[in-house]
Amino acid sequence: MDKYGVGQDPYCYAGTPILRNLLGIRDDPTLEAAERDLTVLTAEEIQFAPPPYELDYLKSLHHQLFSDLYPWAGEIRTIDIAKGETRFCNVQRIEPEAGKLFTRLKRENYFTDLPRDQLVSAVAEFYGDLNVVHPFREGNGRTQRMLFEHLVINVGYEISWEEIQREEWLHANIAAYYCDYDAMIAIFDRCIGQPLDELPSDP
Ligand SMILES: Nc1ncnc2c1ncn2[C@@H]1O[C@H](COP(=O)(O)OP(=O)(O)OP(=O)(O)O)[C@@H](O)[C@H]1O
Repeated sequence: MDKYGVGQDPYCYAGTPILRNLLGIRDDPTLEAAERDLTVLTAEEIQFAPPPYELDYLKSLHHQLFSDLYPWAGEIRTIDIAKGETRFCNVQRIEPEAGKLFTRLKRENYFTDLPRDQLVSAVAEFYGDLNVVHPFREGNGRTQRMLFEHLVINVGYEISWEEIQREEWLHANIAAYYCDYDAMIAIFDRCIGQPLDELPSDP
């Protein structure tokens, strides 16, 4: 079994839970460290872009973040995956479900011009719902957080994940899977900062 509980995983080296990767790394701690280091570097190079925010945009972020490590970077996964009790979207439903969510986002004008409290709730709910789609074999969290940085900056606010602890993040994502968004709302209330036009400018 691999860490997703799906038996032999074609993304992994045979008989192991280690994802095949372009660096030929064969152990989990080294691969995790490489992922972390590479994505920190690539994230710095990714430029903010305005809407439209849609599945192709998410795929492009994933590709930019992970193409030095995984040959399938930017591609929708081809196997079903789960974490804990959470079963993410079936492969066949990824594109339709993501399409529904991004269509709703566009219809809501990418959350432009909402009062801050409504923005926080809308962003939190959208985050939880998109997490359930989990389009990629790995790297969904980092890619989705980057999309949400762009989404929030686009409507004129700062965003920072710095104070969010891993455990509370996990708890909020699991609760959102059961359509309880309170913990996610509390998190985004802390992550979303001041309107950018109210920040003091450099002296
Ligand atoms: N049991 C769960 N139920 C719902 N969502 C979960 C669960 N476990 C983890 N998650 C979500 O999945 C994300 C991790 O997905 P994945 O491993 O594909 O992304 P990552 O970028 O490698 O990880 P991370 O977000 O930890 O940096 C977490 O950020 C969290 O949002």
